[in-house]
Amino acid sequence: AQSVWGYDSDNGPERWHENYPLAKGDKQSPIEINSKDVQHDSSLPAWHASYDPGAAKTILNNGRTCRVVFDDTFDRSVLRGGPLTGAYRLRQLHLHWGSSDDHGSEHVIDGVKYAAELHMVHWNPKHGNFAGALKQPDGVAVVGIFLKVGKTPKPEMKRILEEIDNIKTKGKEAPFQHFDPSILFPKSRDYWTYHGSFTTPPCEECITWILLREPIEVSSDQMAKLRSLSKNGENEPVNPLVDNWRPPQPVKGRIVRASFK
Ligand SMILES: O=C1NC(=O)[C@@H](c2ccccc2)S1
Ligand SMILES: [Zn+2]
Repeated sequence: AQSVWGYDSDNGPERWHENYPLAKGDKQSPIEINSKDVQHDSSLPAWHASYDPGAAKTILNNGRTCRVVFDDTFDRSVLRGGPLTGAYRLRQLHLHWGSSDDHGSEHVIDGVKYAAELHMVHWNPKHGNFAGALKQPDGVAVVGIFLKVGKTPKPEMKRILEEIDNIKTKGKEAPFQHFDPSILFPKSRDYWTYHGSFTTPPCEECITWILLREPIEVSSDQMAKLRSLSKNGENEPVNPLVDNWRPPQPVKGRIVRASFK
């Protein structure tokens, strides 16, 4: 049997379709966004996040990413507006990053690969639960924020990166409370939106993507911190958790809309 999916040569994105046929679908993510092909939609409303800091629960290393988990048992932290109908519940946030500062994001913007991409995953409670939402085209909404290495790192990222030392190896989890992830948003609310999929197996095509145009800044040291996470458990050899990104997939005629000119 093929090993569990991952990002290595024997179980990486080029082979996911062997166990997850949706990976070869027509609405896969991420994609490359070229500004010349984007349609400005002046009717696109602003999006709004109203998050309860008390909903934050834990931070964990699942061997594939660093993830912060929130209480999504009721409409406690929600995302509304933009291309969405109704309130979507914040379930978790996580990141994708590279082995060096010049790549790591999943979406690529006018040929630019950012050092990392942060995903805030929300689901539509009209579908009962997250598993049910995965089966619906309007089931999930992900806000993507690009991380760029620069000289004035955003202090709000520190909280997540300070916890890294407590979750170095796969399976490690630590309490992560009193955290409002909206502090991570950049100043501008400008965004691109399109319909796509999970960027990991099972690659369900249930995601309304809301990608923020303005990246947030992190330091090279902070990126090195993220790269100090291990894919393996504490009694196994260190296997640096890096390059956990899926490359851009075929756009297949999809329209990417921009909320800005
Ligand atoms: O945007 C995405 N990034 C990921 O890693 C995928 C995912 C996987 C599991 C849970 C939530 C989202 S979908
Ligand atoms: Zn993701």
